[in-house]
Order: sequence, then C-alpha cells, then structure tokens
Amino acid sequence: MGRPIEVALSVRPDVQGVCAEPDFGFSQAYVRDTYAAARFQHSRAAALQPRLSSPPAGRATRRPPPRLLVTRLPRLGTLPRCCSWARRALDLRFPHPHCWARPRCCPNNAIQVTPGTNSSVPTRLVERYVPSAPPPPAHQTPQVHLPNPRPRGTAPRPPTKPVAAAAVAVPSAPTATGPPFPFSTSPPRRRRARLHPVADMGSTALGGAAPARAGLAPKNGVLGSTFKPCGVVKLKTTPKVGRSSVCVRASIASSPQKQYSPKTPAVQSGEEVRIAVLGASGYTGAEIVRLLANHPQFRITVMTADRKAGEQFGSVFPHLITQDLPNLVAIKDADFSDVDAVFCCLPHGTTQEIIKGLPKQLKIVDLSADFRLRDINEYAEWYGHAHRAPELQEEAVYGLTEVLRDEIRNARLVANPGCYPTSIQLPLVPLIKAKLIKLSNIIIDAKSGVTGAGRGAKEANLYTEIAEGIHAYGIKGHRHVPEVEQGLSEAAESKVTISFTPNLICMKRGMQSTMFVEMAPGVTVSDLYQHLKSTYEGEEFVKLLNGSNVPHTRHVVGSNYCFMNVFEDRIPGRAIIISVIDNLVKGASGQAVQNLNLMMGLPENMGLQYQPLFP
Ligand SMILES: NC(=O)C1=CN([C@@H]2O[C@H](COP(=O)(O)OP(=O)(O)OC[C@H]3O[C@@H](n4cnc5c(N)ncnc54)[C@H](OP(=O)(O)O)[C@@H]3O)[C@@H](O)[C@H]2O)C=CC1
Ligand SMILES: CC(=O)N[C@@H](CCC(=O)OP(=O)(O)O)C(=O)O
Repeated sequence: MGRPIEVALSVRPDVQGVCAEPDFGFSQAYVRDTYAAARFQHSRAAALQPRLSSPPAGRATRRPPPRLLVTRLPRLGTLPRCCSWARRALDLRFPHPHCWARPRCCPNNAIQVTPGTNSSVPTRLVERYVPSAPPPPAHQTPQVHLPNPRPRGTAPRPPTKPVAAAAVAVPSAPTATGPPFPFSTSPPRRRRARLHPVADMGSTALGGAAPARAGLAPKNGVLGSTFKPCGVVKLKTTPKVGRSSVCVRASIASSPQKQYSPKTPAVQSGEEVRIAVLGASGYTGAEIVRLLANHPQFRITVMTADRKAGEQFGSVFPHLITQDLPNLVAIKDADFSDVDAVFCCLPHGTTQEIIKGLPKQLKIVDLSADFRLRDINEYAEWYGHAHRAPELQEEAVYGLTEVLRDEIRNARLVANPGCYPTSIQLPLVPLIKAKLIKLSNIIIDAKSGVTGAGRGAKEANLYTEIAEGIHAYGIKGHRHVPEVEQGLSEAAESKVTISFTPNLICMKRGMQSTMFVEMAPGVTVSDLYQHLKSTYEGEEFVKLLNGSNVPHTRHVVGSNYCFMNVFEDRIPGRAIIISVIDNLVKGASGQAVQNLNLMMGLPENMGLQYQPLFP
C-alpha cells in the first residue's frame, strides 16, 4: 500500500460564512507527508501562488510538515468563494457551501475529509491521495486547462490554452529528484473535461487490475516503492460559471464485468457530461444526485424544482449537503446551454410538455411513465388524457437496460421503466422469449416501499396510514399493467395478459414481485433456473441467487441490483419466481444512470457500484 499524503487546510474558525475582508488572509495549508511536494501556479490569479517544497530526502515523518504559504488571496468575499480558491489552490473540489465533509468524487475512501470542530465553518480538511501514476519526466511540466469562465447564456469559448499546472505529488519514498506529479498531462479536448481516472472504470484504489493492464500503475510504485493502484488522475479545469471546477476524481472500486460501448460514443473516456436533473427535489431526483456523487464523468449543472425552486439543494435534502451543487431553479429559469443530458424526474403528464420544450440535441432519460407506452391510445386510456407529444412518444426507446441495451445505446430519449415493471420484466421476459412459460395465467403480487409514491404529501402515505400494515391498491387495474403487458407481449410476439396487484408496505425503499407462472409442457423449474442463469450470467446488476436462497429487499436496498430466484410450486407444472429491487435505484434512478451511461458510450456500471446498505 502506498503512503498516503495528507493535506490539511486550516480555515480560521471565527469566519462565519461571509468575510468582509477583501484580502481574506486566513489560511495555512500543510502537507503532512514528508515526501510530499507540490507546486501551484495559476497564471490568471497571479496573486495566488502557493508553493510547497519537497522536503529533503530521508527525513522521517516526525519532521514538522512543510507549510503551504498563501501569501495573498484574491478578493473573494464569501466562504464559498474561499472554497473555490481552495479548490484551485489544492486541486480539490471542496463541498459547497459548508465544506466540512467528504467531497464528491471520492469513492472507496481514496479521499477523505474530516469535519472541523466549528459547526458552521470547516476548521480542518484532510485529503488523502493514493495515486499510482508514474511521474512525468523531471523536465516535463504538467499542463492544465485553466477555467474559462463565461457569463451565463453566452456561447462557449474554445478550449483554453494549456498552462502550467497545479499539482500535488505523492511519492512513496524519500527522494531528491524533485517532486513527481500524479496528474498526467493531456492535450486540449473538444469537450470540456475534468479530473478523471485515466484508467477508466477498471482502475481502482482498492487494487483493480486495470491500471496495471493499461500500463498505468507504477512498477513497484513511484520512486521505488509500492502503491496500490488507483489510476492516474488528470487535472483539468473547466469553464464553469462563476467558479473553478477543478477537482480530483478517484477511481471506482471494482472492475466492470462487462464494458459496453456504442459504435459512435457520444463522449470519450474522461470527458465531462453536464447534467440537468429536472425534479431534483423529489425522491428519484435526489437519488440521481446521490448516485452521481460517485460518477466520474457526469457533473450536475442544473437542478430544478417546482415548489422548492429557489432553495438550496442541501436544505431540501440535508443528507446531500456535502455535494457541490447548483441551487434549485424553476424549469422556466433553467439554462440548458450548459447541459448535455437530462434526467427528467417529474410527475407523469407534466413531463411530456416539458421534454417537448427542451433543446433537441439533449440526451434525455425520462423517469416518468410518459413515454413508456408505444400505443398512444393505450396511454390515453390508462392515463386519462391524450398524449401531448406523440412524436416524442414514437422516438422514445424503452429503457429496460438488460433487455434493450442495443436500442438504448443509440437512443436520444429513453423512457425509463416503472419500478414494478422492472422487477417483473427482468425475470419474465427471458422466460417468455424462450417459450419456457405459458402466456396465460401469469399472476403477479408485488409490494413496494412508500418512496415509490414520491415525496409529495398525501394522506394515504402518512405514517399513521402506513405503519404496521400492508394494503393492496390498484387492484382493478394499475397503470403498470399495460407497461408490463407491452414488454411481455413483445417478448412473446403475441398478446400477453397478466393479473397484477401492487401493495404498499411499511418500508421506505424496496420492492418485491412474486410471480406465479405455469410452465410450458415438459419444462421444469430447473430449466427456468438454468435459462435465467445463462441469460444473466455476465450481467453486473441482475443476479440469480443460488439454490433455495430467497431474495430479500433488504439485500438490495441502496444498490442497483435485482436479485431473483425460481421456486417449485406445490402444484405440479407451476413455478414461483421472486425478484427484488430498490425501487429508487434499479427501479428508477440507478437504471436511469445505467441508461445514460450507455447512451453516452460509457461503461454501463459507471458510478453505480454501490453495494447494498445492510442492516
Ligand atoms: N419513486 C419511485 O420509486 C419511482 C418514481 N418514478 C417516476 O419518477 C418521477 C418522479 O418520481 P418521484 O421523484 O418519486 O416524485 P416526487 O413527487 O418525489 O418528486 C417530483 C418532482 O417533480 C417536481 N414537480 C412536481 N410538479 C411539477 C411541475 N408541475 N413542474 C415542474 N416540476 C414539478 C417536484 O418539485 P417540488 O418538490 O418543488 O414540488 C419534485 O422535484 C415520477 O414520474 C414517478 O412516477 C419511477 C420509478 C420509481
Ligand atoms: C408505491 C407507489 O405508489 N408506487 C407508484 C409506482 C412508482 C412508479 O414506478 O411510478 P411511475 O410508473 O410513474 O414511474 C404507483 O403505484 O403509482
């Protein structure tokens, strides 16, 4: 394991959010690793030229830390601005505005931040790096593209010229050969990009093999000692309104089982995709934000709300206060000039009008039900009004990822499946396609956690109405029936009907679908099992459990997994299939991220490798 570097930034504890002093000269930063060295140069903010010098070789860790002296700070009035300075100076992306916890983009604890003692202002931030890249030759100056800020609404400028980069070096053994740099150089790109792991998804701070495969991991470590590989980190700043977006992207914890890429990738590895989350103040919107915190290439630039427009996201969802995010705005005030792709997390009915008004070049994943039904008459029948964007309905691709991967890859607009339909179709579609089950008498009993109903206050979802009980609803016809029947009928190439009853159960997240099916003549439960096994063998997110293990919702909560298994019914010829998902992840936002990854030509699992939260 390589020696980590700790960079501590002390912030004056008496600063309370806003500082009137123009020369807010508060700061000292320490590099506490004896072997650390860093050089910061910023051609624009000439005033800001903190330097760290490499300590002499061979000195032990007890040596007082070298000090990063910030001689003068730019005229920055507020603490958030100060954080922006700190990002530039230390190449870190500090959470905004109360930067006292983990920054985003730091999976697997490669980067850690310890909270300060002052409740409102950080007093100490500690960042750990475990880089793996060999340093560039001593004569080579790492390059970084400086921010190229432009006023909102103006046309993007061409990429800025590379200039000398700020960098923190982390050798793992004493050296007198000068500071190495973990940030690699890179030529300007057409699209704006940010710090990112060069080794893509395969790289890992926990020992993934990809950096080594890609020749990126140091041979026996930088400067003669060993590092645990985590991939090279590129430093680039991006033009961003009003602030620097320099940050460190750590690599993701495990290697993908499959790497998918389209024929013409919409984005290169490492290039940034600017994201708008419409309906970010709802449950699925917040879940997108949570998932994207670990996504190395998606950056949220726009977030909208309705009633909560104007509020800070961190005050609407305090569990995500650590994320550096734009404020919530009304959709009418959203600026889509700084957006490449949209997650639309709005109520059905509202969505179609809004998507119709979005710029046509945007890639869109719509989480609502608005574009799922291909037959607009069926839509009108189940949703109670004529469709208001039939041309988009035609364009939309249904986003059941494992089943329609190829279509999704080339889509501009994806209709993300409903949560019940996801949990039902994942097991039934392959069995129907293989003609292993009969198309009649498919009975489905499904149960959903209360988040399935959204965050809006409804009497039926009060604790007193939900707690300690379970109740069925939509018995005569739930709007997910036509969606499931559409998918199963396509698989069967003939009309399939189902009996479906959803239930609301007293849990926050999770969904279980229990499917009672008749097997085709001569087919056994073992045949069903084997077929599902071979179908999903290489899939990262769909898992067939072994033997008689029963899928539990608590084993998938917080993750993008669907766990399933097949059981023999007491009645000969019948089988019972159980699948579980987290309704907010695989049932909504997780699958949406999976789909956008595909649409952008990125590895499908990027940013999604969360293990379930248990207990
Ligand atoms: N929850 C789940 O498990 C799943 C949900 N879905 C679908 O995803 C979509 C979002 O669901 P969910 O997050 O649960 O819903 P929520 O009710 O939690 O959130 C809805 C979001 O939409 C905003 N909004 C509401 N009305 C309007 C409007 N007229 N104009 C603009 N914005 C509006 C809300 O803003 P504000 O808060 O400010 O009012 C909020 O941000 C829905 O279509 C839902 O059916 C799909 C699969 C699963
Ligand atoms: C518990 C609960 O109320 N669940 C919702 C389904 C959630 C979902 O998937 O909704 P969409 O089809 O709009 O995406 C319902 O039954 O209507």
